[in-house]
Amino acid sequence: MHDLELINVGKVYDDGTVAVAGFDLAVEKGEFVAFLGPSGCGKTTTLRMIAGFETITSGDVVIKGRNVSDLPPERRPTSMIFQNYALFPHMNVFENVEYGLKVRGLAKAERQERVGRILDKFGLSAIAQERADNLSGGQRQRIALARGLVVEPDILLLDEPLGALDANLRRVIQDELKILQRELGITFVFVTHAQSEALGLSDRVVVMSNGKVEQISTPRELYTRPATPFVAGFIGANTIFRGEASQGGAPGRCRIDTRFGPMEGVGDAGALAGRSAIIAIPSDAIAVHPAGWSGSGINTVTSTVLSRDVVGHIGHLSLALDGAEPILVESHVDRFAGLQAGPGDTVTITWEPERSSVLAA
Ligand SMILES: Nc1ncnc2c1ncn2[C@@H]1O[C@H](COP(=O)(O)OP(=O)(O)OP(=O)(O)O)[C@@H](O)[C@H]1O
Repeated sequence: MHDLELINVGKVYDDGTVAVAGFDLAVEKGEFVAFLGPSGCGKTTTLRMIAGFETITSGDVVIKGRNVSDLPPERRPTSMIFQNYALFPHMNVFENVEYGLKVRGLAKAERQERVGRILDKFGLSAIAQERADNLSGGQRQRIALARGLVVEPDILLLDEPLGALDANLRRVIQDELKILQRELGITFVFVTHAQSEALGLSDRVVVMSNGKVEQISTPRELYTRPATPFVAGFIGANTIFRGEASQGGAPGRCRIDTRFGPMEGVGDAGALAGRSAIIAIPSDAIAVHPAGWSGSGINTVTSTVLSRDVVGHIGHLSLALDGAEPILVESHVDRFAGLQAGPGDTVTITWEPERSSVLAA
């Protein structure tokens, strides 16, 4: 049985805005899943529907095999951590953490025992009597987590929980979150528009755009096998060429005719042939050869170096193509160590067909 299932879930707000449509997802117990997408794509609405803060207009939310679509938030085995933490400023830390237990009607002795235990765990016991509005961002974040976890939810829902923290603290708390999640073994569903956070923290990522699921995959697969043009443009740094797909590539590959010549990548030629398509090539799959390079074959494009620089251990190469967007190649600096080319020089790029994907455009 899955911990969480969303079955064809949709949300149309009263003003007619279609915020989410046809959302299907099944989450295993103990999985860390991130919803990732640009602002307004429906991430928060979906999370709020799982929590019960927003009604759903179609489909079902099922938790541990039970349909909870019509239950209020306090009767669902979920807790939600809000973006701004939503702590009660006039209450002290203890009272803030105790709140969810009160709402659920637990007796005082049990409340005190549970709150005491979780404050200890989060290193908050010494400030239990302080008012929440006197505390730092990191402390407030920990209180919000303690408050969410004290009710012992099956699923913790986190809405951009690190958005208000500075970069260093963010990294520290990211690590803490991951360790905590492993230790507790509970399911985390996390909303973020920060790619590095989603890809670094989660077991699987749900990429959304315009209220729809584009792809549900492991972080690695999003990089190596984007399933849609949106994902190819949104995740990582893919170079994209447009053209028309055709039969004629090797088995399991799809050929695409572009204005820079024929190319081949992984794709279903039978389904795509004759249609507009793109080929997406992850930046680190591209090899750059100097002028005079004598190799040839499929997936070979000649271009001119626009610029070349190094940031830390990552080398960046920007290449101009006739009448097309520049290509950006990013890779470990060692990979370009032997390349003598500088701005204005001609280079040839190549890539293995297996490392690129042909997708319907
Ligand atoms: N209460 C509401 N009434 C009407 N439309 C709403 C309401 N809340 C959100 N929306 C709209 O629903 C769509 C999805 O919004 P949602 O907040 O879920 O997106 P999001 O991906 O979480 O964005 P962000 O990252 O900016 O929070 C947007 O078009 C938004 O304007």
